[in-house]
Amino acid sequence: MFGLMDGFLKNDSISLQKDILDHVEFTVARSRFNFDDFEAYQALAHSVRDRLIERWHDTHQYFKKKDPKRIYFLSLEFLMGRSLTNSVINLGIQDQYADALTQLGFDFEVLAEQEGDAALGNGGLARLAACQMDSLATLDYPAWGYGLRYQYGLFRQIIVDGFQHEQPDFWLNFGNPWEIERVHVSYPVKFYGTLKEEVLNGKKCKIWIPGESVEAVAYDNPIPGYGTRNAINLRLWAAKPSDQYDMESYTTGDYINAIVSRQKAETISNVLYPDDRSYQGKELRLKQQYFFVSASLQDIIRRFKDLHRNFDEFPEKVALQINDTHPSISIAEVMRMLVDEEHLDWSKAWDIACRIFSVTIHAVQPEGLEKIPVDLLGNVLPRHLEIIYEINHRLMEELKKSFGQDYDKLSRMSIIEEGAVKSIRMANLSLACCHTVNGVSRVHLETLKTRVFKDFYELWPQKFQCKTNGVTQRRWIVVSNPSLCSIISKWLGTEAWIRNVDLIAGLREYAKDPDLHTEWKNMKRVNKMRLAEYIETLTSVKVSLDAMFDVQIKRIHEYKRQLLNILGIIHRYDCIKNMDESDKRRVVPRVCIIGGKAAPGYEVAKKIIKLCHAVADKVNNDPDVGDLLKVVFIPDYNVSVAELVIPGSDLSQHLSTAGHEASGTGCMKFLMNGCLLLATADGSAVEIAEEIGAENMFLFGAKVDEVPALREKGTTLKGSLQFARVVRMVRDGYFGFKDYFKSLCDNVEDGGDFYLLGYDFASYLEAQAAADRAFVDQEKWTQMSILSTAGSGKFSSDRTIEEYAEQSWGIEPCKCPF
Ligand SMILES: CCc1ccc([C@H](C)CC(=O)N[C@@H]2O[C@H](CO)[C@@H](O)[C@H](O)[C@H]2O)cc1
Repeated sequence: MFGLMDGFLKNDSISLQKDILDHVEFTVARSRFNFDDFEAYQALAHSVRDRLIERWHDTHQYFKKKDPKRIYFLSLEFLMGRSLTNSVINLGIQDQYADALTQLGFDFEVLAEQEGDAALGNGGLARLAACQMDSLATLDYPAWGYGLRYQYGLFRQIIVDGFQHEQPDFWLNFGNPWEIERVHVSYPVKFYGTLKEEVLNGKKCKIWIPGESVEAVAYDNPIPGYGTRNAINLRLWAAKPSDQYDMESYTTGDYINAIVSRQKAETISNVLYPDDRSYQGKELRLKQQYFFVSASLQDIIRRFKDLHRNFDEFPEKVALQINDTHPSISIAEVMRMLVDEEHLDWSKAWDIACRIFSVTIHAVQPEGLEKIPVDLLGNVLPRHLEIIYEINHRLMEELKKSFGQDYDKLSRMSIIEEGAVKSIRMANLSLACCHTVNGVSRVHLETLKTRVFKDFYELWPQKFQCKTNGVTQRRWIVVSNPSLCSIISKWLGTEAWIRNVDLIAGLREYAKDPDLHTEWKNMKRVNKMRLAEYIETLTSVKVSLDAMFDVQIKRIHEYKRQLLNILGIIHRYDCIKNMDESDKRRVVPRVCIIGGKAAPGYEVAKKIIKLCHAVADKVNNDPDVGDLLKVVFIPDYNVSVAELVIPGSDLSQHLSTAGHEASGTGCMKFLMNGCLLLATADGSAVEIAEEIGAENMFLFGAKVDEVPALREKGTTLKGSLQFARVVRMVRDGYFGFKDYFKSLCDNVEDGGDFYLLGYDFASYLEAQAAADRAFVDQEKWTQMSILSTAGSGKFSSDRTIEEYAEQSWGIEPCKCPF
């Protein structure tokens, strides 16, 4: 019965029909007798939004009444994707809506396709934040997400002649029904300016006279939990010109300038940085980080002060989670607010900061850690630089007590990095303050302890915790794979697994059951058909459903080794070309699907995308090969494309050089959908093998602890003959663009091969051959597929969030009763 009577809004089909038509007329402002699919979608979305708002209000009224300790999740990126289907499923009224639309002559699925993705993030870190918001809501935790409302999300990837081109993603073009503009929730955010000292009631204190002020306006995005009344809030800030400026210029009649400077203010939250590699220490990036941090902290402290006077209680009521070091300027901002504005003394303020902050690191390589040039920080945020110097001074004093004059260690642990460009190490600032430092997989945490943050681990081992990533089964099974969802509920005899995914292990006892096998294979075939249609529409390549759908979809990076996949495809193609008809009859047909965006300035990654297209053109048009091998690059990979591709995949590839993928979360989504994994023993793949049994996946390649030594060997490391042959084919222009691909070949030969493609090639081909052998035995394969789903419970973001809540944040669920 849950969902029928929401609050005041009724959820029976008739009421829904009425509400939708009312929104057509009064929100979309189209006649209720003549509106198209997009307008129907907008009206539908607004009717769902009404029900989200109702729950949002009840939840926040209840939080206000109970005043529980809250968790504030600060992230510069949230990759939300589409909201419609997920919202109606979490509200528990999907069937009612499907019926209401049918009555109105529309198909829910068709309207759902009208929605664009909210792509306010780059990749893993950003999508993880979105999955975690869904779990925080579903588990009834009193949580808030804070981020930036970019006008332009992650660029759209357009492929022209095999080359990636970026197009701006103006996703707000037709408005956004899933957000509520809170014009009254706005805060001034200051930049630049100077500092002066003043004596206030006998105490010397610093006054920051800012040079510029921008207004931060809140946009609220209700996040509904599944199977609960709770709906929490994702508050995204947009920059608006603050009006204090204009008066000045108006008097001088210099109107245009006024408008231009007003425009400038808005640029802060305009565009998402599309590069998930290193940090270029850009001024706008720093201003984005401080802008959302300052607005969020003003909002958090305002909410605390509504009910509390004494900041001693602050750590009892507030936990602050920073998603990687991107929001770590918040540490200096909390110190500035507590010392300069609340007039707490330094050590009190620092004690509070150390009790409220925790950080999760998502990078593995030290060079991936963020550093901000001192000059830049000193110019944009002069008071914060001063505060960070003070924090570092006190840290160095403390370290000297433990390590005496060990200057190497002191300089490694210093927040200030001397050198050509004097910089602030935001990771060291985070480690000095945060009570918990999380790794995102067990292997990753080991690397942080033994390599990246070795000195800090030896000093504060208790701070280092593992929170292996997870993904939400609501979006990655219930929303994206409804036929699998009903099979699981049928065989488990309950839907309770959707809120308590450990129950999914109950499928294990049926792993050999022929009836389940039949249903399972049929489910996979239905999803493969949908994917095949999508591929044909997009690329006009016809693919056979009997082939193995072999998928690698993720951001394009050298360390993720899409190039290894492509060289493996060239090897497979070359083998088929040299086969006689009888041999060809034993080939397991493959459709190799690759998808992912390359950071705009990442030339090597862009060359890999082009090579993939060049190989596809050759292979897909070679009559000798026919349906035995097809290569498809899926353009503009995003959350919605993932929801279509993952359920239709047989095999997924996770090829990172061991020690380079902090965790990986795509692999978890494939696992939940019964897609077998071919992977290196890196990141979360190691824990997946423990959960499902290594015999149910295809592991290959050098291990994490072998890689450093192998790299030492460098030049002596010879790739296999097959490896040399396929690289030779590319180098000789077999796929054209000889000169353009030369550097790709140079990178993996002559002792370069930093990512060990040559070394791992032989075992990679063996793993691929093992996958072929397994696929031929469809009952064996289906059993492995069922055991994959059955063993995926650990990799739910519900488990991850429960660990954060208990081991790091110290928060309790606060379930809205009515
Ligand atoms: C622009 C700078 C920048 C740099 C790094 C990043 C992210 C940290 C990169 C990222 O998404 N890392 C991935 O995080 C996932 C979630 O924890 C992990 O599963 C992946 O292994 C990790 O690569 C974003 C933006």
